[in-house]
Amino acid sequence: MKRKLDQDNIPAEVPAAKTTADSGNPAAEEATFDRLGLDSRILQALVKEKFPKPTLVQAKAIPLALEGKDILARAKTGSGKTAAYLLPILQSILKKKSTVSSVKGTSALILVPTRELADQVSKAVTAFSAYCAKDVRSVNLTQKVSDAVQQSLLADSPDIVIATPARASLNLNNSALSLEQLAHLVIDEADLVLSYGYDADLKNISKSIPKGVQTFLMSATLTTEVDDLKGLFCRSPVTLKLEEGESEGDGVSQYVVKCGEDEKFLLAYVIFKLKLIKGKCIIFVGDVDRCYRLKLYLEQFGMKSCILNSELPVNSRIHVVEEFNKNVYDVIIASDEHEVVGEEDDEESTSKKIGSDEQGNAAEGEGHDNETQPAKKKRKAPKRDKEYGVSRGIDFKNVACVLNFDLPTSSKSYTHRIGRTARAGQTGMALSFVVPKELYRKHKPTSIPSTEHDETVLAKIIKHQAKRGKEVKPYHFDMKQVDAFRYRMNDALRAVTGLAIREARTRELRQELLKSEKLRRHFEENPGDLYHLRHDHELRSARIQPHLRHVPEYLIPKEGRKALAGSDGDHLGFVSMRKETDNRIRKARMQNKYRNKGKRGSGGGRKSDPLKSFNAKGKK
Ligand SMILES: Nc1ncnc2c1ncn2[C@@H]1O[C@H](COP(=O)(O)OP(=O)(O)OP(=O)(O)O)[C@@H](O)[C@H]1O
Repeated sequence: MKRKLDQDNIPAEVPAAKTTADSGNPAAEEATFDRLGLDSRILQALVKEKFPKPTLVQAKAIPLALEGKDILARAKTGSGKTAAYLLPILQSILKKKSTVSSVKGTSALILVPTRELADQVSKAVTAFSAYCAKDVRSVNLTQKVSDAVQQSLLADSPDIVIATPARASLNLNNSALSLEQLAHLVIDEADLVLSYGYDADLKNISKSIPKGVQTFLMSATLTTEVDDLKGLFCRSPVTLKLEEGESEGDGVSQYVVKCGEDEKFLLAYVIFKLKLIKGKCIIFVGDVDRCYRLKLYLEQFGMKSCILNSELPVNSRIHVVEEFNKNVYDVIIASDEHEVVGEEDDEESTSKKIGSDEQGNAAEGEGHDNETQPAKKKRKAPKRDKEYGVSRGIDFKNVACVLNFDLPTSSKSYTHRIGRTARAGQTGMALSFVVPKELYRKHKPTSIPSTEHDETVLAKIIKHQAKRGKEVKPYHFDMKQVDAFRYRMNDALRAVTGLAIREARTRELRQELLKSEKLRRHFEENPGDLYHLRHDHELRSARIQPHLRHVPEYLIPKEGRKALAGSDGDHLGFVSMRKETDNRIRKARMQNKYRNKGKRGSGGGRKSDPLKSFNAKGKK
């Protein structure tokens, strides 16, 4: 279908300059929430949330939304699109309630592709309506409660309903959800929602939307999917196309490293063990097994990480994100299982789900497939949640680096993944491992369902980033320096057998299921016990090799940071391997240690090197 997301769709009364062309308008940039004419209770909540002024997309969208216009907004990831639609909706609900005495009925339906996102939007509604909670009631239909409980919540006519299209459609079909009073419809992550297989649900919902409902389509990329949704739900929306360079905090530095499959593990070891990344990091891998392989591998070196994948119970997933945002964990390994085939701004973009054969059953009986299809024969394969997704829309806070350990298979997925860093005006870095064509066939993990090799995908990524004025730069590790760590990598990888991965996966799933809602409630009441809820414990299914936990002195490249991180390492989020002061202290310690023994420097150090004195039985 031909894409048509341009100014020709803008209603006559809104001058074109107000949409795409005036994104740099200083007046808009100087906007304050006060000037937007929002209710004082909302303003109070914004102060509490420490939102000093509207972001660009908020400054643009809120006034138009308050005029009742349909909005199609494309703005970069992390630019504040949630408040851009929530604030005018809350304003409208409060206004209605102040004029009509007993308003009953659902005013706003917010559709999101994943449960994680539904939880996040639900929390945002609670935060923004903190000072008018009695006037604004909302329900998140993706929460794990029985159908009867859900129906009773809906029977109370909440003002705002947040759901995946599947949950909304199901509740419409069984008449639990009524949209008769609907005034606002939001499709968040509009560029992704179809890729989750919600086509039929969205068509079903569209039949129940009353005429004149205000629609918001919020998106980070422009695709034919957005166009399809526009055709289905909008009258003549105002299109806000806020380009990367025009929005504030234009800050992801993007780098690629060409390396073989084994070298990915080698570089990951060097980067994390030598603490070359300053701050929190999200590592994306292609599938669930890869999550465990990498976690077990890092564990070999005593490095902790958490896992996110579609097999884990939704509460555990949400909890991991919450704890990560509270800086409890530094590294998350996330499998990106809902990759979307097709590229940004690509007319041939299709909305297929990669690996969908493995994801036929939604976990926990809540996905739409389970509800509409007869129960299939029990399979041994673990159940996965169709409504899982962490590379899209999730507001991970203060992420310094996104590491694409496995490159995504489309430029669209790439945009969403790197959007987990540099959010809300911050800066961050994205580093992607790219396996060159000649090495790809040899090393490609069979579990990664990619039809294209990394370099083809990279070419598309570079092209699409260039369209936004962004450069994806090559990053050169000095492989000679890194090579010294290769035998340790091999040692560690040998211990991470297929069996160890399977065991770890089963055990993790069992443990996370145990930590489900009841336990979580308990821990909320007893925060002291929270330690037991940690998600970054060691899996310990691989053979333990104590010597790998320490990095012997002689392995540290002499040239320090420059050798590995390059001269501009600091601004990338890379830090020096040893601080200057550390070096001085260590040198002094070494000198003291060997002063009386007639030994000095690294020669003497070898004696205490745990690797050299390693006993096959391990430490007693
Ligand atoms: N006006 C503001 N001032 C300060 N922080 C803000 C403001 N608006 C939003 N934020 C913060 O910015 C972060 C990103 O916001 P949000 O999740 O709405 O972005 P988004 O554009 O929807 O991203 P994505 O496309 O990835 O879904 C959140 O942590 C949010 O609290």
